Amino acid sequence: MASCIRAATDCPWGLNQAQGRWFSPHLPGSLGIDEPSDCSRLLAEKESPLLSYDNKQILDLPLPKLDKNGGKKAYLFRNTDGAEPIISRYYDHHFQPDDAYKASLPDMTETVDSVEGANVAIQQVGISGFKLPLKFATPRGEALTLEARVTGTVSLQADLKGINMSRIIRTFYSRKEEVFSLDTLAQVVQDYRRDLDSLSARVKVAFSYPMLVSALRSGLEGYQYYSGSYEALVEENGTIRRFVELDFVYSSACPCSAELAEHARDNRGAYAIPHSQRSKARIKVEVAPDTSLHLEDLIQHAREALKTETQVMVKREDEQAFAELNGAYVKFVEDAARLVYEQLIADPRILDFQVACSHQESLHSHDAVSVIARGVPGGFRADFNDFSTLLC
Ligand SMILES: Nc1nc2c(ncn2[C@@H]2O[C@H](COP(=O)(O)OP(=O)(O)OP(=O)(O)O)[C@@H](O)[C@H]2O)c(=O)[nH]1
Repeated sequence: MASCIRAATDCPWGLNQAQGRWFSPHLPGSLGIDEPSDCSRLLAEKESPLLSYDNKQILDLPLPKLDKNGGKKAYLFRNTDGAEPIISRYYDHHFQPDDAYKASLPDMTETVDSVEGANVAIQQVGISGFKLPLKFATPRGEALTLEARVTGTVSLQADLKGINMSRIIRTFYSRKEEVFSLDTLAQVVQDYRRDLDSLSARVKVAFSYPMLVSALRSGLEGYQYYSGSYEALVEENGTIRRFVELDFVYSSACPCSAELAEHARDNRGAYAIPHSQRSKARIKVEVAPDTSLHLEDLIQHAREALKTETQVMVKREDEQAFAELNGAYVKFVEDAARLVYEQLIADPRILDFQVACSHQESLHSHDAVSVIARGVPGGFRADFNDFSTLLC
């Protein structure tokens, strides 16, 4: 091995001419690095406590001579005096860890007495918001590739520092080629429990689901996108629960305002426009065991209940139709909640539900809101208060 152009006592790096790569005795097992443009950079590396295995030798090394700035150190960059950084930085593009090397890596999940804070169990820990394209099943047996936003969590017992977090995403990816439905998620949570050795697990996949919808009278068609999610969890006793959630956007015309407008016209000949506004219902349901429910089923319930979904394609005949439709189906926010309730309660596939509605009033600078739950013991409660997420 040829030595560096500097004196061998200064520089431990040597060039292996056969391989054309530089090696250091301080980095045994390394595959070496490309030829450096500046040998002094490697000298600094020798002094680095981050890179060297030989701490004693590091302590014996003199610090770079700094005189112009009072001996102030620069750790990562050459300073104004031209002194080399204390720590050298380089990325070895050729290094490939073998199995023995990987086995030697520290693993926080194997540590003891490392828990910070109260040594108690954690109900949910995991990853939120990782994205990937997934194929979603449609009720017509097609597969629709959509952007999926995934949150996966598991429980963690006391005494354990942390979960094997990367397994949340890796386990999910093992099913990435499957056509997803709610039942796929029921399998994912069981995978999580097995792969992360946890007592309980849950996963939620949020997506935006397109459906071609027809205009009211012109016959034009356009895509309506529905924000929705599928969610599954497995409890400690092995019970699996499955949920579907939908955000449904509709128009709400105020019945009180409609009455007052007619009164003005009738009594004083005054033309008046009742207020109406874009509104959103967030419908979350728990699906009964051994049944299946698609997001399209919830969309159908919402359309049936509320009638006045916002439109995609609108020509004048459609706009007139929409005005008539809103006149036919005026609704308070209380009406909206009860109308959806009426639909959901009649579907035997739906075990439990919660509905939160927000009418973003054009009469007020604030919103009218309502929340209703079926009232199943131990099930959903009407404790929704995240109304700002209902803005549309
Ligand atoms: N538990 C935990 N891990 C975190 C957190 N933030 C980042 N991670 C990283 O997630 C990685 C752990 O994933 P693991 O699944 O244990 O990775 P691994 O040990 O290489 O792989 P396997 O043992 O095969 O699962 C580590 O690099 C952690 O630093 C955190 O807040 N908690």
